[in-house]
Amino acid sequence: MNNMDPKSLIVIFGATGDLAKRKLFPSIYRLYEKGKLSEEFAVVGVARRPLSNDEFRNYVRQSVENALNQELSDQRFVSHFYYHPFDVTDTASYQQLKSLLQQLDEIYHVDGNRIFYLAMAPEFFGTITSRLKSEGLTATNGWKRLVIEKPFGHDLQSAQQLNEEIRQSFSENEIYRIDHYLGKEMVQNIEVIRFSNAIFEPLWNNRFISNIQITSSETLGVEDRGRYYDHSGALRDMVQNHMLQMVALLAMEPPIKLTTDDIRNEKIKVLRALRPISHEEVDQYFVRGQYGRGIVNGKEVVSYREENNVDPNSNTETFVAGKLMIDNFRWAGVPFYIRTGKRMTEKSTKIVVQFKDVPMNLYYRTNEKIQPNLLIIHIQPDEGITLHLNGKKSGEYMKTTPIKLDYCNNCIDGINTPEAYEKLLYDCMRGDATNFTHWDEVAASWQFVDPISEVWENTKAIDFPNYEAGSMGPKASDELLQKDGFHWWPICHPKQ
Ligand SMILES: NC(=O)C1=CN([C@@H]2O[C@H](COP(=O)(O)OP(=O)(O)OC[C@H]3O[C@@H](n4cnc5c(N)ncnc54)[C@H](OP(=O)(O)O)[C@@H]3O)[C@@H](O)[C@H]2O)C=CC1
Ligand SMILES: O=C1O[C@H](COP(=O)(O)O)[C@@H](O)[C@H](O)[C@H]1O
Repeated sequence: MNNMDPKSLIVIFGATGDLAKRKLFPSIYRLYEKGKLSEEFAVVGVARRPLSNDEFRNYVRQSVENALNQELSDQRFVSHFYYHPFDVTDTASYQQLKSLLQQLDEIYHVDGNRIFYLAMAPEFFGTITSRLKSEGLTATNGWKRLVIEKPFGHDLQSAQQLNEEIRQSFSENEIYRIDHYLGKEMVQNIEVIRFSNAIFEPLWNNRFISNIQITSSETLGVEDRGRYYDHSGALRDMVQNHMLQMVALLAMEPPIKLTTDDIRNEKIKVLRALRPISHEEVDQYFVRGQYGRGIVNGKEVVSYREENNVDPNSNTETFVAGKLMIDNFRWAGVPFYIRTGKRMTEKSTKIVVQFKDVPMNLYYRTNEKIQPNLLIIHIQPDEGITLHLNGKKSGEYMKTTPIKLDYCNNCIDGINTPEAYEKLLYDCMRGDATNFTHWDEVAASWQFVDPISEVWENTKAIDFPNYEAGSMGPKASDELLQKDGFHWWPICHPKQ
């Protein structure tokens, strides 16, 4: 299936929206600029507002220039873009789209290959896919693929319903469910760090690891997404997808081969091995928070309940911390702590693997406190790995000092580190679904988070807002680890 010179038509539904502007057009441009796309491709934008092809091309040019902060000198790129305005609920317009695709197929010699990218609100996903089939747009001589954005459902039941709808028109191996964290360079590096280093793989289990911590903190609030977010919250927005995907990559067994199916099968096993949390246990394993007013990056910001399109009495969580247990041989007894939230101290995603102490540390005899070994995987904004070790303090007898081995990925690759969407779009064009989520992963993730959201929806959080904007979340998040004898390792970069 893999093809290093992909050619296809890409139909973007929601082409005038935020995602297309900030992520999709710049990513397509980066691929083109790097020569990963030949001239054999065309992009058709769909949205309601009336634009001519020329207006749309200008819009695409501006979007790319703003996002990449560079001027587009080569006009050939935008000439590949076409616009077809219509309301996706209007059946008749699909026929016109179909004839446009047939014409472009001839012009660009794309052999009937088609990607349908749904960059629109999820309530349209089912309608669009069923129209694509009923109006004959999926009946093509080449391959057809559906790229579908999050959220994939609101809970297991709605996700199942959505899945059944889209499966009427596309088979599982034609569906590319986006989780943009899977396109991040250092998230993809997790497997390489684990499976290509003899010094880590033998230690990667409950005999040597005491706990694993994953933090994904944001400084932004809900911006203009209050309407969506107030019905979602951090658990559905970040935990069900990105956080659980990182847990799966950290915990999975080595795949037999690096094929899509082998990797996905191992991830699914982890998600199925997550210890289910009953309604009664939610408070024991999970903590929720909502930001109040505070200071972020030196500026005063409003509380969540004062944001646009947010209920002034909202019960929605903007922060989640949790303790996950994986009930299998490798991980029995090792807590995986996760936390994510908006309006926190710093924008950062980091994984800290804390190793157990050596069985008898001779240096405990001194009064010096010895640090555990930590492996830190810096996902963003800095990309790299830090290994915390202990060494001898120079000139001192029997004294230790912490030392760090630091590798900075984006110091070396610099601005050439590809953006997540760029990689994922390219993967989709080449037919590589490894870094997209399979339905079984989506289902297992919802099954895990559903009991938690059920409890939170039905019990008013009387202490909300319970963390100040600009902080690291509510006190209960620290207590979650303290009761196990651990603490959150700081997330600021060691260079700071
Ligand atoms: N923005 C982001 O950073 C992220 C977005 N997502 C997901 O991506 C999807 C798109 O998000 P985003 O770009 O922010 O959304 P926007 O609201 O910015 O854009 C929605 C797009 O849909 C079009 N549209 C709306 N209704 C219709 C209709 N009936 N017929 C045809 N077109 C229509 C709008 O154009 P017009 O008004 O002209 O019709 C617009 O182009 C969502 O599922 C979101 O959850 C996921 C992760 C991040
Ligand atoms: O999917 C989402 O992710 C972003 C955070 O992504 P990142 O790449 O900036 O870490 C989050 O802001 C958003 O609420 C959520 O929908």
